[in-house]
Amino acid sequence: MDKLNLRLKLTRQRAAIPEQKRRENARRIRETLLDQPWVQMAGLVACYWSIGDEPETHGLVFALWKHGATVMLPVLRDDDDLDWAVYDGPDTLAPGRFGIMEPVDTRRGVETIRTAALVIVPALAVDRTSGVRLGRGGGSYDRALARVGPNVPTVALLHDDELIDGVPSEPHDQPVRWAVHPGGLVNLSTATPYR
Ligand SMILES: Nc1nc2c(c(=O)[nH]1)N(C=O)[C@@H](CNc1ccc(C(=O)N[C@@H](CCC(=O)O)C(=O)O)cc1)CN2
Ligand SMILES: Nc1ncnc2c1ncn2[C@@H]1O[C@H](COP(=O)(O)OP(=O)(O)OP(=O)(O)O)[C@@H](O)[C@H]1O
Repeated sequence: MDKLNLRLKLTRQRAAIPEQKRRENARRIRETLLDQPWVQMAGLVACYWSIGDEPETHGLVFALWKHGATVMLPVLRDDDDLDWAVYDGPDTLAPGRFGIMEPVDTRRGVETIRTAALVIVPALAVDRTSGVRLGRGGGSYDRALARVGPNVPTVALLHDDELIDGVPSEPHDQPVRWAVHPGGLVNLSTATPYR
């Protein structure tokens, strides 16, 4: 299936998830991540502020911040590249492009993602073998992830049935090293199959 049709299918699948299941998914994903020593030890975390049907990250961002991590969130630039600004509590966000909440803090520049110890990204789906992720199609995260060093964990958050086979891959696609779904954490750099 091509990227466009796959996006359509996954978007519909997401829209059908009942509210209670969404809340449960967010809780499981948050707890799975917060249980990992490499998450607990990350001083600077790049995350995202979820919108719509995405796995919800508001509780995760708040928990990371409460535990003392510095959490950066993306600020979408006019050229669709991602700038970064620091989250400093629920009252420090304001709507940006597409109405996504962004920190009102100073923009730190597109290169700031290089300094993150942990990078958490949105995805519609991830290929269970290659780690290739399907995004919204703006190429924003392809650009951002290309700046992340080889030893930094990059993690995509997914609902059930979004770790799939056959995500179409193009040369610019940046694979992620981990996926977290309601069933747990999957290491994609060792290509451990999830069952
Ligand atoms: N939560 C979140 N933040 C993110 C992203 C994301 O995918 N999710 N991005 C990932 O790159 C960047 C923003 N890029 C985006 C590009 C398009 C749309 C989008 O859905 N546009 C719809 C209208 C919005 C809606 O769903 O209501 C549209 O164009 O029709 C959203 C974000 C940075 N921040
Ligand atoms: N490094 C880059 N610089 C400029 N444009 C890029 C870069 N990488 C990818 N793009 C462009 O972004 C567009 C979208 O790519 P693609 O469909 O793979 O998005 P995606 O990975 O699903 O989305 P996203 O990265 O925003 O989550 C493509 O047209 C591609 O040419």
